[in-house]
Amino acid sequence: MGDWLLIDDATLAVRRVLQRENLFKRRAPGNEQKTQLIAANVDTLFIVASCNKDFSAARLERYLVLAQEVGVQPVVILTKTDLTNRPDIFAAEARDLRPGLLVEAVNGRDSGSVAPLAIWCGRGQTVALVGSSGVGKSTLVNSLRGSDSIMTQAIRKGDDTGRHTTTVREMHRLAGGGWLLDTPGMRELQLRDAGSGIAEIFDDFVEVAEHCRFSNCTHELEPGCAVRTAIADGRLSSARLDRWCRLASEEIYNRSSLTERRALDRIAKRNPAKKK
Ligand SMILES: Nc1nc2c(ncn2[C@@H]2O[C@H](COP(=O)(O)OP(=O)(O)OP(=O)(O)O)[C@@H](O)[C@H]2O)c(=O)[nH]1
Ligand SMILES: [Zn+2]
Repeated sequence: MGDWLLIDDATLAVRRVLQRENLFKRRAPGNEQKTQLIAANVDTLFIVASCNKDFSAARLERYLVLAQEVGVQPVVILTKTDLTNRPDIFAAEARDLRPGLLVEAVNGRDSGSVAPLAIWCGRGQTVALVGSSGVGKSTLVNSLRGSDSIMTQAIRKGDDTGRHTTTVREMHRLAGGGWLLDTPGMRELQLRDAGSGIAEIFDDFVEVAEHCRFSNCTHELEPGCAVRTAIADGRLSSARLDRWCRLASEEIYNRSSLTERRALDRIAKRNPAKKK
């Protein structure tokens, strides 16, 4: 979904599929080897989160890694500003994740409030939405389209894992000429082959870690660990160190073969207290 086609004016035949600018893909469910293509040619990724207890900086950061990996401009959209007195606190926490990160706080149900998002939805622009269930993605789509054509919540039905998810897969044309892509596949995206995205999003850690005495330093107990020194000095945050280590070890796990994974699982079972 999302490919651009060159079409013959007269016959409407497809002449050519234009080269893809970028591509979201994931491991096909239940199949180790197969890759499933989700969306192509996305210009902007709306990372949607809500201003309530579901807000999680760690989750936002995962989506930032994904955007970096795919090469798409991320914009964090914080919804449900009407349910809090302090949307600025949520916005500040999101902005802290990355210098220059674009963050917009909106009441998704109010088309006036979401109007500023139209600048990313102009002619020929494709925006994809990601974010956990219930944060207000369908509501945003409706408000941006200026209609109520997608029923929020009413269209949910149990899938075979027993979880409730939106099951329509859609691409919405906007009045300004842009496209909004809201697909269940995008919503469940797992990070895959995300090594370079992680290194970019945590470039401050990568830089400091180069000064650790040991090149394979785990930044836990080793002497001469520059990362721990930077945390003690207040230059780096220990919460982000935890998140970096977790993403990095997930990446190693995802890349490993089935046999290697079984060995890693056995180690994890033996050391349940150790998160990494
Ligand atoms: N008060 C308030 N409620 C909102 C806002 N945005 C969404 N909601 C409500 O939150 C609930 C979930 O919204 P949805 O748009 O269905 O969420 P979703 O992200 O599409 O959820 P999934 O389809 O499960 O992925 C609905 O009851 C919406 O009316 C908002 O900005 N303010
Ligand atoms: Zn170290």
